[in-house]
Formats: sequence, structure tokens, C-alpha cells
Amino acid sequence: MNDTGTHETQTQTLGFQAEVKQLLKLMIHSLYSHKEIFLRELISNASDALDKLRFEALAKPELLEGGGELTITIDADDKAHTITIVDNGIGMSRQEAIEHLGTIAKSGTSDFLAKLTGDQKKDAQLIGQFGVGFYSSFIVAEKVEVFSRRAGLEASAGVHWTSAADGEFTVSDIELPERGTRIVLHLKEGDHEFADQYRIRSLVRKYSDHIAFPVRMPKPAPYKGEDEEKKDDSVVAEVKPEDAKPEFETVNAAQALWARPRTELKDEEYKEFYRHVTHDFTDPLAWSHGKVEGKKEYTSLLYIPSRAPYDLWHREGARGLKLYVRRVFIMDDAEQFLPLYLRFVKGVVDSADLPLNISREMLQHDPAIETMKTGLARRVLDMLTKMAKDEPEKYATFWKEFGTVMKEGPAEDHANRERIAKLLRFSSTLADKPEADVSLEEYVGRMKEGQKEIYYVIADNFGAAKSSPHLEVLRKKGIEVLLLSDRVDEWLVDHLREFDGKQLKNVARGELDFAAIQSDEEKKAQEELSKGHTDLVERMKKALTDQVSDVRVTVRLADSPACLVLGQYDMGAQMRRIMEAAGQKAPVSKPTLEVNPNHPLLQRIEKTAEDAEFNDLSMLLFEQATLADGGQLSEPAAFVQRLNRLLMKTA
Ligand SMILES: Nc1ncnc2c1ncn2[C@@H]1O[C@H](COP(=O)(O)OP(=O)(O)OP(=O)(O)O)[C@@H](O)[C@H]1O
Repeated sequence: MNDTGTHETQTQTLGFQAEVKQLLKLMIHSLYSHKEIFLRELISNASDALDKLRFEALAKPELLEGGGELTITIDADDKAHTITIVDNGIGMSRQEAIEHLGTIAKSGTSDFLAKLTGDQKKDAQLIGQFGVGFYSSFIVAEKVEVFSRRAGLEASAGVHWTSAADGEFTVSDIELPERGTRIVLHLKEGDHEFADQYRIRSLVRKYSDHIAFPVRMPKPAPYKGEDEEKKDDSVVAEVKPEDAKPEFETVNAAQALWARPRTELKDEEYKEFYRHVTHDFTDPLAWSHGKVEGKKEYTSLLYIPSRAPYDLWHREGARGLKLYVRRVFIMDDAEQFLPLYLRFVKGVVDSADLPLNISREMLQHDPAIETMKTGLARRVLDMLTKMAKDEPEKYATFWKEFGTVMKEGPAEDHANRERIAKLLRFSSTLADKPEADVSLEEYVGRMKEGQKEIYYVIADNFGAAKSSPHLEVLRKKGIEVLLLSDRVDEWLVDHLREFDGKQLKNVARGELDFAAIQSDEEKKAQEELSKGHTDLVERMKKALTDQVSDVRVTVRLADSPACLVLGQYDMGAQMRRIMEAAGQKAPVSKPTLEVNPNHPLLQRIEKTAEDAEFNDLSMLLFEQATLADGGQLSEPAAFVQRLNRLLMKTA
């Protein structure tokens, strides 16, 4: 027997999964100042459970067990210090209760837990983004009881789950005539204030107005005027019978938010709905709410979060939109409605024409989905374009969080390549700072007269890109170069190729053609420089036949003695390293060595008559250039010996 006098059997005490214990401890500590969110989370879960029931009932109407309105009911008892939240949704079987309320099933959970620092404010944000869900009950409750019965199961298949968050929970079988879930929170000593009807009512209004199901609460007692109260005191009040059932009333708007007209909705409502969909505490950066009519009819409400989620880079990380068909929830994380490079977008799509029984597999093959995907991607890109134009600061935040993902765009979405290209931001030699804030349009606007190409350099990190020797002459001439150092950059430029009719040109590849921007004098000086050192070049070519495909006098260098230049179509060092790290063989291609005959080191080499020493110096020059590019030497020991031989000589 339990305290409600109901018979319970098969009682079993189980331990929480280690991650849950850890999350509970950290959450209770970090969310101390966000206590009230527990109510939002529980109502959100109740609403999901109703959505799931309605969905499953499409195929199995008997799950509705005779009908009745789908509702969420909340009540509070300020004497017993309890809050009770009831939904007549899908409910849970005993096994489901053990699994869902004892473990965390999300991918990347341990990564997320490892990121927590103990700093209350930072952790609160991270935890908020992760989604605390049901476990947030323990922020205010010392004990939580869940009574649940899955729709379609016998009344005897009810489950009673209890825990005091002390590392364990207990489950028992219990008879529950009504399907759905009832959650009872026994409030902690310091949190009794939450068991107040008015307080809860205002929290429901604040957090859950947009929930599409009615949230019902006891009707408040009619307000008594002062006179009436006096009268009540003097006369022996007519006592209401103890067991009189309070009347309940709906306290929220109980309408799908996206189905309401835009003009009727306040920003605050959009933001609240975002929290419901994402569980993210922070406000979204922007949203776009629209209805498409015509051949395919659908409504969408799309949000750009203000921070990258912890699982943005996890292969199985949650992505996609919530799919509804004529207001009926169909599935979470419907990935087919947006391209992968827009995977950070959250929200809802509600179709008027898809069949209610549509499955994930069907989504993959339905041509109507492709059309919607194109439309939704355009909607997101338009929203971003507008943000970039009207709110550049916001856009900078967006770019910092999601820029790397957007860079996958040109490869994935050919049709929108131009549009995406306009949204890209890079660092450049103009400001030489790591913040990427230069757009291609701005770059083109600043191009030198006669400059035909958009120059960029790629390195493993910003520092290496910034100090690349390949930039020397360009810097001297005041020609801006984009500094690329993201892992995806090589992939990006491979697919982007050009912008506004101008080719993107890697300054470390192929020949640089400055002819159009050089003065006649400069051209002449360059020619003379080349002609004057043919012997040196020929000798070096011989010394380095195994290492390089060619040696030539540089047009790139001003201060460095030498640099390596890749063939126009050779695989870049960055891509090569990625392939090698993945255990793949990268094609072999020898670079060209460009030398700067004005450099004293080259002048010294040129004067070296002895072949052995000339070869050593040439090799060293090649090895230095390899290192300056962030590359690795194939024979580091030989390099050291060579260097030492020369050091000994100078000593
Ligand atoms: N009222 C309920 N009715 C039925 N099942 C529920 C209910 N509340 C919770 N659950 C089950 O417990 C699971 C875990 O809930 P929890 O709130 O911790 O996470 P979630 O809702 O899946 O994730 P998140 O809250 O981050 O979106 C849910 O996915 C659901 O299966």
C-alpha cells in the first residue's frame, strides 16, 4: 500500500545512470536562480506527450480510449506543499519510465558534462541549451512522484515512479484507470512559495501561453469585497464541503502559435515558443514566420539561435524542424526540410497537404518535400541577408557561432551559391585581426585598379596565415588578401571558385599575374631580376630534383629568402593533412621553389662554388620554406645534420 491507499506490487529500486547523477547535482546548483523553469519543462513534456498520443491515434484511434479533450491540468496544494501536473497524453509503460526517467539518451552527453566548469552563470547557460527537461523538477522538489500509464495498455499496467534525487529511484506497478501522466512535486522547505495558485497561473501565462493544448487550473475563488469579508467574519461562514471539486478553467491561449496571424503575436511570445521548441534559455537572434500558399501550402516558423548548440558538430546531433500536418504533430527533428549547412535553424513546419501517416522514409522520397526544402532554405537565407544588412552586430554574432557551418553551403547548395557567398565573412590583411568581418562584396569594392582576382591565403591557423611569406609583395603593394584558416576553407574555395565574376586565387599556388597592376618600371625590374639569376636557378633545380618540380625567381617575396608554391590544381597542404589524418593516401605532387635573389642568403648561395655546400644550402632553403608553410620535413634528422655542418663552418 502507498500513501494514497493504492495497492502497489513489484517494487524495484534502481540507480540513476551516472550521467544523470552528475547532471542532477550540477543542475540543482547552477539553476538556483532560474528555479521557475521546472514548470515550463514539465508543461512542455506534457504537451509533447499529447502530441505523441494524437499522432499515434491517427493509426490506432482506440488509443484515445473513448475520446475526451486532450488537456494539461495543474493544481497546487499550499498546505501539503505540492504541485501536480496531469496530462492525458501517451503516458509511459514501466519500462519506458525506467528508461526515460533514469537515463539521458542524448548523443554527446558526456562531452557536454565535461564542458561544465562550476561557474554558475556559464553552466546555467550550457545546461539550458542542453535541455534539462524532467530532471529540472528536482530544482524545487525534494521528492518527485510520477504516476503514468501508457495509452492502450491495461489499467493494471500503470507505473509509480518516485525519487528524492539521491542517486536512486523506485518503480512499482499500480492500477491507473486513466491513461497519461500525473507528476507530483513535493516542494523543498525553501520553495513552498511555488505551491500558490496565483504564482503558478502567472508562470503558465508567462511560459506556456503558446502551448497548443488547454492548460487548466482551478478557477480562483470570486473576489470578496471588504464588506463581504467583514460579514464573513461576524457571521459563521457557510463552509464549503471539504471534498467539493474546484471548477477548472483554461488559462492559456491554447492555440498553435504558428497558426496565429503575425500581427497578433508579440516578440515575447515568439521567444517563449522558441524556448519550448529548443529548450534554449537564451533569446533567438531572429525568426521568420510565414505562410506559403499555392500548389504546396505550408506555414513555417524558423529561428536562428544566438549560440551554437553543443552538438552542432556531432554526426548524430539533433537537427531539423518539428513537423506538423494541419496542426497535428508528426515528428521531431525532421531533417529533410533544410539543407545540412542550415542545420542550426530550429522551428516548426506545418504542411497542409502532406498525408498524416507520412514517415521519415517517405519524406526522403517525396518530391513535394524538395520544393518545401528549397523554399525554406530561401527563407533562411533571406532572413540572414536582412540581418547582415540591417543589424551587422547581430550578424557578427551569428557568423561567430555558425559561420563555419555556413561555409559548407556553396558545396551543398549550388542553386544558392551566390546568395550564400554574399553572406560569407573572412579575416583579411586589411585589419589583420582574427575576427572574420570582411564580405566578398566589400573586398571587391576595395580591389586595386587592374586587379582581376580575389586573393586569399590558407593556413592551419590565423597566425600562420597572417605571417605567410606569400603575402609579402602583396602587402607591400597594399593589395588586400583574405586570410583563411578554418578547416573547411579549402573545401569552400574549391566549390566557390568565383564571386561577382572574379576568380578566387590562392596566392600560394601557380603563377601570380601582377602584370595589370604593375608599373612599366616594376615589370622591367622583375624581368631583369629573373634574367640575372638563371645560373643560380639552374644549379638549384639540379640540387633539388627530388624535392621540387621547378625553381624560379619570385614575384611574391620581399623579405623572405624563399617560399614553396603549389601547382594551380595540386592538393593543398590543409586538405592533404586532413586526408592523411583520416588514413587516406593523398596524391603526391612536388611544389615549385621560388627564390628571392635580393635576399643576402641567396646572394651567399649564389657565390658558393663548392657543390656539396651549395647542395646543403639549397636543401636548407627548401626545408625552411616547408617549415614556414606549417609543413613537416620528411627527414628531420638529415636537416639537423645539414644545419650543424653549416653552423660548424661558421663557428
Ligand atoms: N508527461 C510525460 N508523458 C509521457 N512521457 C514523458 C512525460 N514526461 C517525460 N516523458 C518521457 O521522458 C523522456 C525524458 O524527458 P525529459 O524532459 O528529461 O527529456 P526530453 O523531453 O526528451 O528532452 P528535452 O526536455 O531536452 O527536450 C521524454 O522524452 C519522454 O519520453
